[in-house]
Amino acid sequence: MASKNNKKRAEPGEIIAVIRRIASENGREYVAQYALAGICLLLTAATTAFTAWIMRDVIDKIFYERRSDLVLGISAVVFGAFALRGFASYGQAVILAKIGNNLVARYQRRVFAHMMRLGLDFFVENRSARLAARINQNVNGVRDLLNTTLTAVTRDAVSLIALLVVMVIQDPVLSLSALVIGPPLVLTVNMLVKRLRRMTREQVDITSRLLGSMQEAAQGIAVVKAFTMEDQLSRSLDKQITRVEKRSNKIASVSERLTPVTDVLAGTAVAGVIAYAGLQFSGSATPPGSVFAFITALLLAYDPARRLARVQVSLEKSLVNARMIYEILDTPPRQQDAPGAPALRVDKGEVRFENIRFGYVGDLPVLHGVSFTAEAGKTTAIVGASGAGKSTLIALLERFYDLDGGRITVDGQDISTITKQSLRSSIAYVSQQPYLFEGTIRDNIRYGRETATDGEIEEAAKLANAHEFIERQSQGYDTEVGENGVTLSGGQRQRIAIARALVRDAPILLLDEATSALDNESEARVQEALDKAMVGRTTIVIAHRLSTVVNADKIVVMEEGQVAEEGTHGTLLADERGLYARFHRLQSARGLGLVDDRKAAQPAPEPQRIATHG
Ligand SMILES: Nc1ncnc2c1ncn2[C@@H]1O[C@H](COP(=O)(O)OP(=O)(O)OP(=O)(O)O)[C@@H](O)[C@H]1O
Repeated sequence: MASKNNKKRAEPGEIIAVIRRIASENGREYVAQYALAGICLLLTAATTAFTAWIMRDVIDKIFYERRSDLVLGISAVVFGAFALRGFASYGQAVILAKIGNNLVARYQRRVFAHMMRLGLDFFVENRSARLAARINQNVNGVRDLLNTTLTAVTRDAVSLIALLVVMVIQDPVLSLSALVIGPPLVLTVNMLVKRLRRMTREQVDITSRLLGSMQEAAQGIAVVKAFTMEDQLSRSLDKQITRVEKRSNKIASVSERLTPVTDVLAGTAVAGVIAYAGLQFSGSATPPGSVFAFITALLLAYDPARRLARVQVSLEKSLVNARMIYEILDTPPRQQDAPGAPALRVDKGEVRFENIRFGYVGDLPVLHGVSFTAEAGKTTAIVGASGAGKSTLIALLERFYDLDGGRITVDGQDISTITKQSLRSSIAYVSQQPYLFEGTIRDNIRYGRETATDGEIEEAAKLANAHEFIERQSQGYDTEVGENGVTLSGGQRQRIAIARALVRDAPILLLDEATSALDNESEARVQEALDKAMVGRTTIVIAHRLSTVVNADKIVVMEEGQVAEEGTHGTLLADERGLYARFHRLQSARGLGLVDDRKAAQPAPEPQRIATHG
């Protein structure tokens, strides 16, 4: 999220601007419902004022003039007013809740859909667990902003005005004296709102951080336990929890300061009015009905006035929330398709990297002019030290980031000029740590291609050597996988990911080979599955296994963001002083897969660069 915006203070009138934006984006659909809620709120206001109004007749007619003939009528009217108020309040509450829930759902959908369009850099900047907590906290603010405004304006403001009218009609002098509490009230509210604005933003930030940390601790529970990090994490969470608690207490104490202020001011007004009216009434013969009606109106006015005084406080909180939601919605998606961009047409599936320059952050280049060709239908293995830029190349081919220089082509078409959708549909990707989503094994394979039939899913699973173990699961293909597949072994997860890639049936296959220790049998099965997946596809594989490299049609050796050597296993090995030959010697000595260990490779003399352009 744009952190520079986080510190920005709300401009006066910004509440109105944000409400207007929310209303203009969503208002139309809700016009009829809001109108109905408005009518209910007006009825509530009118019946409230009427209850005060009728007090005059209650006192004057029933008690003073002793008109017993009117008792029944007046009682019935009072009953009717209360009943109407009850139903109107019920109606507005239900309608507003429905609109509110729908609004929350809409914003959740919108934010999620927008997030799915944002570039990977957004997710690098924003930790996922914290982001989820932040969205959930803030989305309610959008709802409250609209509903609070509507309730405040239609119910409380109208009630207050109606009651003020009753008061002025009953006794203009008393009304004026009661209104002197207005200015100090407004001053206090303004002072509190300024303090609350800053505190609310901090509150959302630290609460999101806390919820995010809790979620991350739960996700990484195996590591937490293995490294006995429990106490350490508990201590760090303890600090965050204390901060949130203190901040919440501070917010409560500041926002609740309004209550004693309003009560003292209201007490002054009511006591003053009673004293003044009492003194006046004791020496006069006029019936006390209007004074009673006035006092009733004054007492009834207290609630809406108190709520209205608080409204700015709650609007301020909601405004902070709404602004944080709009910060996400206003983050422009990266790697947008050019207007009218055509779809990729894959013929043979040749991939060319031409003089690629790229860095994740400003002046820290990661790739310095990488060029090579992954020939159609063949396997190209990329090897090299850790951090050499291998995974970055794959991310760039998927167009997760924009290049700083050079171009990548598929069958001669620059991938920055075609639609991302068509590019990514032509690629199947198996990452080093395959991610399994909530749902069944079948669902997880079907993510490869939504339209895949059950038969095709089983076929892909068989090719991926996954069918047998899937059948052995309690519910076969319909077994729910635990969070990120915790119920499956590493090798099983990988084979499901390979089945997912196979079912995609894409002409280009990108593999980031797993380095995690799989047992021999499991590794052999994964390898066999991969070998089958590679047949007839342009495969680019970040290779860690010797067998993959040896059998590859081409090997690209990366070093510090450049292509150091290029060739086949045979030609590269022939150059004994070369980087690849050195890697290979180390490997053979260790009897392991291809080792990405630069330190181990360093003592050997500088390798001869064979080729840097494909
Ligand atoms: N999201 C990122 N933001 C900033 N820098 C990054 C990011 N991802 C990778 N890098 C940096 O880019 C360089 C190349 O990383 P890359 O992951 O491509 O290396 P690799 O050759 O695939 O390494 P490994 O074999 O260890 O996976 C590294 O120096 C790394 O620190």
